[in-house]
Amino acid sequence: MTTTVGSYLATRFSQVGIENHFVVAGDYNLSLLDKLQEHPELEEVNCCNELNCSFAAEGYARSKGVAAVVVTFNVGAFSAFNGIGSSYAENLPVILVVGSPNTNESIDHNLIHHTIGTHNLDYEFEMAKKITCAAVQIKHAQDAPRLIDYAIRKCLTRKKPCYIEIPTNMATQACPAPGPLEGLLYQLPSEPNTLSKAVDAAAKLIESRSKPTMLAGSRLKSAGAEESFLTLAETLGCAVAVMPAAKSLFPEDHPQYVGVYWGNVSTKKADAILQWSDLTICAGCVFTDYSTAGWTSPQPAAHRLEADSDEVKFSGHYYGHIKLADFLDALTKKVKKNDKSLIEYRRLRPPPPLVEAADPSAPLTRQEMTRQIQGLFNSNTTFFAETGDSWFNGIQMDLPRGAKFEAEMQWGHIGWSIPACFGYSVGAPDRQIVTMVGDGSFQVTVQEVAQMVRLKKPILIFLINNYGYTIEVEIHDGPYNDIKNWNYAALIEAFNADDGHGKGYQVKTGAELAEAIEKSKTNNKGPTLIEIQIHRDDCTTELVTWGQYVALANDRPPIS
Ligand SMILES: C/C(NCc1cnc(C)nc1N)=C(/S)[C@H](O)COP(=O)(O)OP(=O)(O)O
Ligand SMILES: [Mg+2]
Repeated sequence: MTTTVGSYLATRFSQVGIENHFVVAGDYNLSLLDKLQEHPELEEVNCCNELNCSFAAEGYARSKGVAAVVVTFNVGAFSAFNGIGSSYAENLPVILVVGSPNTNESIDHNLIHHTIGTHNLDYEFEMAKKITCAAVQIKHAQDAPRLIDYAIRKCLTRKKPCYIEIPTNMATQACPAPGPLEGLLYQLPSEPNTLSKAVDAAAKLIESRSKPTMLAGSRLKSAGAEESFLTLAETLGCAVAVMPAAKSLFPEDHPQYVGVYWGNVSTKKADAILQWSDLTICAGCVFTDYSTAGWTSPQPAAHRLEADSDEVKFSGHYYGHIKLADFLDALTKKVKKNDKSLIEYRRLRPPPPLVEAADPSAPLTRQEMTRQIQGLFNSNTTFFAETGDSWFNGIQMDLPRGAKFEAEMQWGHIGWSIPACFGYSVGAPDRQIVTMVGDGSFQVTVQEVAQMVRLKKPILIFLINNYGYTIEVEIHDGPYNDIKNWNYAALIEAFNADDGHGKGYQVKTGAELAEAIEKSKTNNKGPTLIEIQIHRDDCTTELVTWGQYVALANDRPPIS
């Protein structure tokens, strides 16, 4: 049985759950795009540029679990590398496929277009190896099955991006047909002896401590361990916090939920109870300068048990090759209830903030804006918070059970949210998507709002126009944080052209915002962009605090 290299790839895309692949055409990938088009269960989604294309795929992977982006050599791939870096940093399985020059070019010793103009055509492949978990070049059709399966298998196992380079004269070449999908999906299970030793030692440690707590990290999602974490938490009965990038991975209406642990910008006094605790079971947590607010949320190493995607470590112990869900499930069978930290938290818990509605005719403030947006959330909402004060606004929001929070806190590329929420909506057409993005970020990737118009995606975008890079202002101000103002709402008319249904509103008061939100509820044939104009310095207090500590961390003198 034979097929072609392009059809082999299309079959594997469909088999692993991809229904839409994100593309920007280029002469090196056109015959490959034709082969992908031929597959009855695959539909291409076009993006305005390869940066947005790779972010759209990253967003699709957040809703569908895996994604593919297809671009052309060098001029396409180099832009896409940014979204691939994000996929790596955010633990998302994105398959980057690049159409590359004809295999004869090197043999003929030709200089060709879309290169840096040398005879070496392998530098892109070398670069890709640094930001993916697997990179392959299909130079012979007979190798295609092995290489494609290898790259996709690694991508799905590690939840990291992979790179597949397919020369323009290779996509239509005959190759063996795909074997059973099981061969591609096969993954090594947890090593049983290591698992049982890790669980015994962990259970003993927990037993030896008087006031344990739990902390959910972003890798809970990529490890598929959210349910296991919830079951362990309910068995222990302790206080449970989440890291900022893990918001919504533990239900916020749960009686054990104590808020977002983000150093001295934590919410609901989560930091107090975790500092009070003598052992925190950290699951899927990534501690960085940003996620610890400039290293201001230290817990003594002896107070942390860290369980990650495939390893567990705590003072004096390390166990590898055990899957997070397996570890949490086995630990649940061993631990006894200990709710001391939850009882103590009920003494520390601050009263919920009372946010009064502002005078509807007064100039809009950040607080009135977030009060109105909070009222929109329901169990079907996915809320995207862009890098910027949107992070801090988002972290303060309360999410009903079922609502999801998406942020790109590890990579932190401004502009990510627009293509990412577009890609996410392609993968999850029934979710209500609300995106909060700053003016600086919006200027980076705004073109993808046009694709939301094209595909009639009813995404609601709150564009916070505070006339510059406010995060940077709070970290370290200077003229470089000022940006040119646009008439953002007017862009929608440009994107609509003669067949679009996008809506754009510019609001300056609470009444105008409320009216625009009401109108958005009836616009289900395209995006609604609400440009909110607030004072440049009207930001969260958390941003001011966080900015100072991050600036201190950045400014540490070189260690001599
Ligand atoms: C410039 C930069 N970060 C540096 C940066 C620069 N370039 C890329 C691609 N990513 C980055 N994070 C950041 S956070 C701006 O404050 C974002 O401005 P904006 O979107 O307007 O949000 P705020 O006003 O709330 O800060
Ligand atoms: Mg701004």
